[in-house]
Order: sequence, then C-alpha cells, then structure tokens
Amino acid sequence: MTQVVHKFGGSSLSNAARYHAVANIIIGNSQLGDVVVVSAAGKTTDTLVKLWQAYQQHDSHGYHDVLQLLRTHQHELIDELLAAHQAHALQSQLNSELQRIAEQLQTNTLDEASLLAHGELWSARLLATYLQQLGYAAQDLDARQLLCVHQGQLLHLDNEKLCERHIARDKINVVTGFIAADSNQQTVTLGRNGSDYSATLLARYVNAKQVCIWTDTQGVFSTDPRKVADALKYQKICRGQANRLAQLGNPVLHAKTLSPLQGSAIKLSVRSSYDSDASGTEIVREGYCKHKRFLTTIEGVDLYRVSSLKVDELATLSQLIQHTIGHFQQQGVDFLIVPSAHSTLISRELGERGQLVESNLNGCALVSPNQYTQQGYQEMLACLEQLNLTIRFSHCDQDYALVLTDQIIDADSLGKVHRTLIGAHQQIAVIVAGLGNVGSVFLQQFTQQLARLEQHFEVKLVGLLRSRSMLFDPCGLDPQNWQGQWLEQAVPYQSEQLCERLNELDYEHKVVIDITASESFSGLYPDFVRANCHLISANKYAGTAPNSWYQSLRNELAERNLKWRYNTSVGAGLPINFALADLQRSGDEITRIQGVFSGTLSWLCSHYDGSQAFSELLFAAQKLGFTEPDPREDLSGRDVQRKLLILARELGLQLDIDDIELSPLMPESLAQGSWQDFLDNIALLDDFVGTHAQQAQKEQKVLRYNADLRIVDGKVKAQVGLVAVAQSNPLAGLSPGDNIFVINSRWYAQNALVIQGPGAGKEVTAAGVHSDLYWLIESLS
Ligand SMILES: Nc1ncnc2c1ncn2[C@@H]1O[C@H](COP(=O)(O)OP(=O)(O)O)[C@@H](O)[C@H]1O
Ligand SMILES: N[C@@H](CC(=O)OP(=O)(O)O)C(=O)O
Repeated sequence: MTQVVHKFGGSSLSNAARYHAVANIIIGNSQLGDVVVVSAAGKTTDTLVKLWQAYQQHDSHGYHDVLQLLRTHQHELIDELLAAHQAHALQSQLNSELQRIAEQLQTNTLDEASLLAHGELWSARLLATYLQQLGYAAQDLDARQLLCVHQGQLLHLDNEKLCERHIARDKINVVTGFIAADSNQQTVTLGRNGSDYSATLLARYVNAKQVCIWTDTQGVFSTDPRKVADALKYQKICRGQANRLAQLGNPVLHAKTLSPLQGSAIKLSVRSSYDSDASGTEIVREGYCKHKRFLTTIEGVDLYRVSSLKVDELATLSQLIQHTIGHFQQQGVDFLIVPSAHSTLISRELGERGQLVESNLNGCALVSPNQYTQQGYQEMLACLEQLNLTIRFSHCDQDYALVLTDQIIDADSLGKVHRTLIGAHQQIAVIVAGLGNVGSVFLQQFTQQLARLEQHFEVKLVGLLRSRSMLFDPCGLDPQNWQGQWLEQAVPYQSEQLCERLNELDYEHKVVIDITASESFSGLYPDFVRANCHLISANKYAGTAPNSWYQSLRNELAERNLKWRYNTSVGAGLPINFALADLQRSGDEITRIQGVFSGTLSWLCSHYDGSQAFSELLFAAQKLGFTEPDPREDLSGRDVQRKLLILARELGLQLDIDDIELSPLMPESLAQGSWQDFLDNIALLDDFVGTHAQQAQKEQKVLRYNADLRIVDGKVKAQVGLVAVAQSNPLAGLSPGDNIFVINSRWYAQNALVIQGPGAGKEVTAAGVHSDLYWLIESLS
C-alpha cells in the first residue's frame, strides 16, 4: 500500500549529485509501494520548449543545437550515476529516442506534448535504474499508463483502477510527473509546473496518507527566499492561501495541486531536498492554522479586459498556454493576467472579446488575512511609490491585493516592500519555564515591557511550565493573572507532550525562556530547537554541557537561524556577555577574565575577617537565604566553575568543565557524606579557612573565591579557588554579595575593564532575562 507520494521537482534533479541526494532521501523516507513523482531534470522542459519553438520556426540549426544540448546533459547524468553496463543500456535508449525526435523534426511529424514528455521520462528511468543499482527494488512508470483524461477531464474512477493495476506494492514506483494520456492514448500535459498536481492526483487515487513536495527551499516562505534573505519560513500555511499564491503564479506549488486533496485528510508538505533534516512547511486544511502574509512577484505579463468570459474558459486558456492565468473582476468586468510570452495566442483565442489593457508589466501581490488586505494594499501602494515605481494598475480583493508596474521589481525593492508589509507584523510566542522567584518576577515585569517589545513585533505569552505541569494557550495568556488560569487549566506533561505543543504553535518565531535550574530540562534544548524555538537561558547546564553536545546544539541553532541568549547565567543582570561580545566584535583580543562570580561566596569572603568562625557566617548566610539549601553546593565552587566555562566558550574556546581546575572552599573530606557528617566535622572547615586567612593576613591580603582564565601564547589556563589579594586589588574592595568581572585585553592591558555589581537577586535577574528577550526580538526584526 502506498503511504507517501514524494515529488521531486527539476530543481532537485539538476545534476548527478542531486540525484544521489534524492536517492538517499527516498531510501530514508519511503517504503516499498510508495510513489516517487519526478519532474524533468533542471531546466530540461524549458530546453524542450526551445526545441519546439525552433521546430515551429523551421530553424533547423536552432533545433540541432538544442538536441545536442539535451543529449550532452542526459549523457553526463547517466555516465556519472550508472555503472558501465547499465549506462550503456540507458544511453542507447536515449540515443534512439533522440534519433526519433530528429526524424520527426525532419518529417514535420513532431507532437508538442509527446516531445515535452521526454524530460520526465528520462528522469524517471534514470532514477529508478539508479535506485536498482543501489540495491533497491524500484521501477519507473510512465504516468500515461495511470492518468487518463477525456475532453479535458480526468477519469477518476478509471485512473484509480489503473493505479491499482500498475503501482507495485513490492517496489518503489518512480512515476513521471507532468504528463497524462487522453482516451486515444495521445500524450497530454498538465501545465507547466504540473508535477505537483500529478503527485496529489496519484495520492488521491491510491489513498496515500501524505504527499511530500521536495524542492530547493526549506518550505513556503513569506516571499521568495532566494530574493529576500529575511523572508520568514512558515511552518504551516492553509490550503486556501497556498492556492491563492499558486493562482497568482507563485512557482512553489502548482495551481491545481490542492484540488485533488479537497475533502481528504491527505497531508501535504513542502520540504527541501537540499536539507532533508530541516522541517518543511505543512499545508493544512482551512481552520487548522492562522492565515499568514505573503508577497509574491509577477513578472512579464499582459493585462486583458475580457467581455463575456465563458465558464471554464479560464481552464481552457490555461491548458492552451500551459501556464496559470490570473483572473479577477473589477466592477463586474473580467480581467486576465497572461504571461506576455503567450499573449498572442490568448489574444487570438479571445478575439474581439479581449482588450489588451497594458503589456509587459511586472508587479507584486500581497496574500493576507482578509482583515488586513485593505490596509496592506494601501501600504503596498505607498511603499512602491516611495521606491519610484510607476503603478500602471492595481486591484484589491478579499484575501489579496496586486499592483502592476512597467518596471522590474528587483530583489532590493522586494525586500523593502516585504519589510514594510510583513517584517513589521511578525509575532513571537513566549514560553516561560520555571515560575519560582525569578520566573514570577519576570512575569510581573512582562506587561510593562510589552510596549517596548512591541515596537518591533507582536509578543504573546503562550506557555508556562513548572517541572511537572504546563499551561498553554496559543492565543495568549495574561501575564498579570496567570495564577488563576494556572490553577484551572494547567495539566501534567511529559517531555514528548511539551515538544508536541511547541511544534504545534503556529507563530513566525517562538522562544523558550528557561528560568529553571534543571539539568534534565536543559537536556531538552535540542528538541526545542527542532521545534524551531529560540532559547533564552538563566539555567547554566546547557552552556556547560560536554563540548560535543554543546557544539552540536550550536550547529543546529545556526542551521535553523535560531538564537540562544544566556546573559543571566553569569552575573545575573550584569552585562558581562554583552561586554565580551562587544570587545571581540571591535577587534579586541581578551587575554584574561577573572573575578568573583558567586554572590554567596562574595558575601562570605567579604564579611570574613577572622573575628568569628567561618561556619558561623555560613549558617547566618543560610538563614538569610543567600545559599543553596545545602551550602556545600556553594562551597564546592562548581557553580563558579560553570560560570567560567560559559565565559570561556563566549571567547570561542572549546573547553570542557574538567579543563578548569577547581579547588573547593572546603577540605575534600567535607564534600562527601550527609549534612550531619558535615556539621559534625565543621571544625575542619573553620581550620581550612582560618589557615588560609592567617597566611593572607601576614601578607596584608584578604581572601576571595576567585575564577581566573588566562590566555598566554595561545594556551589557556583556567582555575577556580581561594586566593589572597592585596588591598589595592579591585577584588578586595568588593561589597559583600557583589560580583566582579575583571577583564584584560589588548586594549585593556594595564588598566583592566571592570564590571561590578549585584550578581544575584530576583529583580536584576528577571530584568536581565528581559534584556535577552529584547535583544532577541530586536535582532529578529
Ligand atoms: N514564497 C515562496 N516560498 C518558497 N519558494 C518560493 C516562494 N516564492 C517563490 N519561490 C521560488 O520557488 C522555487 C521553487 O519552485 P520550482 O523552481 O518550480 O521548484 P521545483 O523545481 O522543485 O518544482 C524556489 O526556488 C523559490 O525561488
Ligand atoms: N517539468 C515540468 C513540470 C514540473 O512540474 O516541473 P517542476 O517540478 O520542476 O516545476 C516543467 O518544467 O514545467
């Protein structure tokens, strides 16, 4: 039984390396019985069209050149992909086909559709043979055996039977796209770009579960991503909008692609054959996702005013020229947008009913949610005028608006229009994990931050997470009154359910803000990234995970163009990461970072003057809530070691946690055992600190728990532990509880750059997380 129909367009089959990649995708994503629809390799159909034109113009030089071009391209593909004996068989088949075409050219018996069909026939034969060579059961199938048309109508019931008969359950079926047969067994084509339509038709006939259109972009974007780098990739778009785009001539899906799926639950997605791991765009049924905004270009068209346009005439005219024809009405009058290259034919067909309004126009169209179209239309007109483009014609409908000009809208101008119409209207979904001290203050600060954040785009708080329960509302939660909603609607979750919810969120951008201290939660970051979420962490675990894990997370983020901010994981709200990034961006070279990175240890060391036992201070700090529940966690120095690792990685150093030498602020023997054991042996701690302090005092120094990373001659030395510092050292004058970061660099060699201030506290930390969120949104807009 066929589960999936895959479709690979010409852009996915342009050379031997692409065939190889496509074969790998098929092997990894299909099973026996599945259908693989292929288009002609690269621009082969365009070349065949040229051949047809040369033939019609009796240009024998022209058509011989084109025949030679076709022969060379196909021979190259075969040679590069197949072993000698298979290559030989395919080449002789190809030669006899080209020979036959040459004869038909000479005898004036060439048929256009049969000629154009060759592109798809060659692709299917080559790919099936290549799969066989790789050891897979595959067959190529000529779609003229499967898709029958009578008087322009597909014979659905007959076709279902033909598919049942010819599609093998024990093979991968490589089927030609684009072509069908009429009831006289003559070739007909389904229109340029029509292999998408072949794929959905076949899916309907064989009752497949899914159609996957593999192309050269990662899915459907807000505009052509080849022209506009900041085009937004949409995870989901609805069928109606995809259809509208296709009717406006956008190439990413053919105009008829959606029609066979009507009333069916067959899934449709667009994915990249160049990056098969990336998630694509799902084209979902109406109501299953929000309507989005798109900008599509219109190139080289003529505009006709038509009187008495007949029912179905549009389909007939489109079939005649093999291209989509745009159609709309203004005040009861029909207008057609026709590719200029085919205008003569259309003009002839329309006769006196068709009046050419303007020729050789270009333009762009906005497809948008209905409520926005009118406003978008006005914005588009204003924007194009600002770009000094002369508007020749414009039209605003319910769900789209188009503007035609006589100038070319280049990628630069398109980018500007896109920024105004789409870039400025993006939405970001915020999910906050961890609703403790910092998390709840973060939410309190959220509302007052909104105005600032929404200068860039719409921000919605959509998810809240504690370790075992979650609350999601894709339409937005109230950051001021989330507690009530939490009590009523929060539900228990496992990580899979959380990822599912994140995946479902239909926003242009999503960000998971991790304000937990959970190592296991940080282990889910790769899943969040796969769900296309940006990350903001106050949590230190991911930033200090083993380097291989950390680097692969970074790579995945980079591949998806996602950001990760974690300024508060070191020094809470202090702008240490900003400073390091800035120095490096300005070309400086950092040679040393040292300082006191723990508020708890800062408090303890600054207060300790030997007049009381160190343990007394420790218990006082514990009572004040300055320490971890088990203060040995602070004394271990591990937290400081993690912070130093995060900063080291900020400098681009590929360190692991064990590359940082660690001397705890307690004797080794106290680190193990129960809390009671610790209390029983507390004198050891006092002796340990006391001895160090006496030694320091002799040298007129004070004790500080210091992190220190130096880069000398390209070698890194990093250590964390107790040090004695002179009174003149900036670490000595530190206020109890404050953090201090002392940075030396090429430009701050003698006098260090010092950042100092509270390195903990819920307000400053929550504000630091807001600063990361602001940065993220600003950088996305
Ligand atoms: N909104 C859009 N999203 C994605 N691709 C688009 C969009 N608008 C235009 N395109 C263009 O569509 C092309 C894919 O269509 P096409 O070349 O017909 O592919 P194929 O050969 O796979 O059928 C992309 O290379 C891209 O330049
Ligand atoms: N080869 C045909 C049919 C097709 O659908 O091609 P593609 O999938 O490359 O758009 C064309 O070029 O029109």
